[in-house]
Amino acid sequence: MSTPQLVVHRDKELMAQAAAARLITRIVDAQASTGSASVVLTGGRNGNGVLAALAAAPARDAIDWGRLDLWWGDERFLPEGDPERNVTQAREVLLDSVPLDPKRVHAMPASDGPHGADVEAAAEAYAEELARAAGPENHGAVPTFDVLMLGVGPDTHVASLFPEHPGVRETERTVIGVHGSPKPPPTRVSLTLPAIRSAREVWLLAAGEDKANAVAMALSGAGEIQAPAAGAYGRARTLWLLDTPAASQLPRSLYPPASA
Ligand SMILES: O=C1O[C@H](COP(=O)(O)O)[C@@H](O)[C@H](O)[C@H]1O
Repeated sequence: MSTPQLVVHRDKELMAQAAAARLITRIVDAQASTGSASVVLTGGRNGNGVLAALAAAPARDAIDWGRLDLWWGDERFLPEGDPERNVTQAREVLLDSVPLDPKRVHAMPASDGPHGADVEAAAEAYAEELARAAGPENHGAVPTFDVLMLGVGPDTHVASLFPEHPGVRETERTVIGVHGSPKPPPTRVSLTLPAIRSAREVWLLAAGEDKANAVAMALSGAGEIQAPAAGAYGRARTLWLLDTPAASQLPRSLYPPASA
C-alpha cells in the first residue's frame, strides 16, 4: 500500500492538462522500459477532462498508440454506442482520433453484447479477459496496470463501488456486476478494490466544490466501506490530483506544502 500524495492545481482545466502531461510521460516511460503500457480509464467529468486535454496536447504524438492497452475501471451497462457509456464518451473525446490497436482497447461489455442483459455474465467475461492478459509475474488475475485512473464521486464512490453497497465489500473477484447503483444507470460493471489495488499507480481525480467533502472524508481516515475512495491505492504510488475547490475542505495538515 502506498501513502497518498496530493497535488492541488488552480482549477479543473489546469488539473486536466497537468494530469494529461503526467500520463503522457508515464506511458512513454513504460513503453521505453517494457515495450508497452497499460492504462485503466475512468468515466465521469474529470476522466473525460483528462482525455480531452490529452487529445489537445501536441506531446500526445510521443505515445506509441499501437503499443498501449486500455482498460476501464467501470462501465454503465447500456447498449453499445449509448452516449452514457464511458467508452462512447472516451471514443468521442480521444480514442477515435489516435491510432490505437483495436485489439488492445478492452471495453467492458454492453447490455446488447454477447451476454445480453446478464450483467453477471458480462462481469465474468471481463474478468476472464483480464486474466488472459495477466502474465506469470502478475501473481493474480489481472495484468500490470501502469496507471489506473479513478474519478471520485461526490459520495466518495470510485469506479462503480458505492458507499455501503455490496460491491465495495468484494474481496475475491476482480470484476462484478453492480445492481441498484444509487447513481443512474442502476446496472453497471466495475473493477473491485482488490483489482484496483493491483495497479502500480492509482490516480484519483477530483475537481469542483461538490467533491470537497468526499475528498476530505476519504483522506481523513474514513473506512473504505463508508468511503470507497479511501480504499483505492496503488502498489507503488497513490496520487490525488485535485483542483483548489475540491481541496477546500482538507485539513491544513493534509494540504501539500507546494500547493497554492
Ligand atoms: O458514473 C460514474 O461516475 C464517476 C464520477 O464521475 P464524476 O462525473 O462525478 O467525476 C466516474 O468515475 C465513473 O467512472 C462513472 O461511471
